[in-house]
Amino acid sequence: MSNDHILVVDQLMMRFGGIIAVGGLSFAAKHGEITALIGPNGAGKTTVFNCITGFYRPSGGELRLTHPDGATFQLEKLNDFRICKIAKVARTFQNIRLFPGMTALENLMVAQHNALMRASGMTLLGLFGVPSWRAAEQRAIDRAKFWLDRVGLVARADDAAGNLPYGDQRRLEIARAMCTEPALLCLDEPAAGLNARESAGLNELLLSIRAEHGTSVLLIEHDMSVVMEISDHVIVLDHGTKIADGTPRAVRDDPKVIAAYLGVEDDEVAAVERELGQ
Ligand SMILES: Nc1ncnc2c1ncn2[C@@H]1O[C@H](COP(=O)(O)OP(=O)(O)OP(=O)(O)O)[C@@H](O)[C@H]1O
Repeated sequence: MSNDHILVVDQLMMRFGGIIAVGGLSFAAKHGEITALIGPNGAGKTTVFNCITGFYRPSGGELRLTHPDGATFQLEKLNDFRICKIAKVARTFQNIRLFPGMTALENLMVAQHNALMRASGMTLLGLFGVPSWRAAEQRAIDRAKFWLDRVGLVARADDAAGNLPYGDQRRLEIARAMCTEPALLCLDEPAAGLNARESAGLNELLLSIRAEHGTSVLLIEHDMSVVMEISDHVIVLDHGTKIADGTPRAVRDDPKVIAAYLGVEDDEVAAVERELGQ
């Protein structure tokens, strides 16, 4: 695999007792692209995310992350805190995990805690007097304002996150992740529960994150209108293994993928492939 790749997953294995949730999965995601991880319920998508972001320690395999400047991180050897802070991987969750009692702005400021603590020199005195702290605090405020504006929530900045409409909370989660300036943004079903207008807005937001910030995105999504419209590359999982890997169009037309989604048996897939001459 070349330096074009931000993430190389090599023979990833995750077992829970006797259950093999991910069984020897290999794929690569390129810098500056939107890579989608799709598959039927229980295929292992969230487990892959949990391994990449350090929520689970993989049972085997390698997860190599390479920043655009060439710095490389073996994620399988790091804990979640270091994966977020040093490897610069940010994520959102299937179920929204904002701080509901904090305002939208406060949620974005909390996300920048690491950078602010670094600027304080990790001392109480630093918090009160050091110019680097004040400069970092201003940068954090500016970044929070930028992302509130970008997701259309400036007018709701002082509202409790938990009181925002569902679609706004989803966008606020993405803004919060972007405030950490991630090299890799992992989004777990960001379109879940959104209506068609909100889904279109999400597509526009993710495309602009890719175009304007060059952020690499790894996306788990069931909404095929989102996957087909914005992904550069799609990987399809079924029962913890990869069954297809290619452009959105190629995987959409792949009989194995159609069969996995429809729950068709392997011999029926072989019959369809014979018919299609594949
Ligand atoms: N902590 C765990 N303990 C035991 N089994 C687990 C655990 N996490 C996931 N699994 C199992 O691993 C398999 C893959 O689950 P996973 O949640 O990764 O699938 P998914 O593709 O994300 O599904 P969905 O689309 O429904 O979210 C499932 O059989 C699931 O029950």
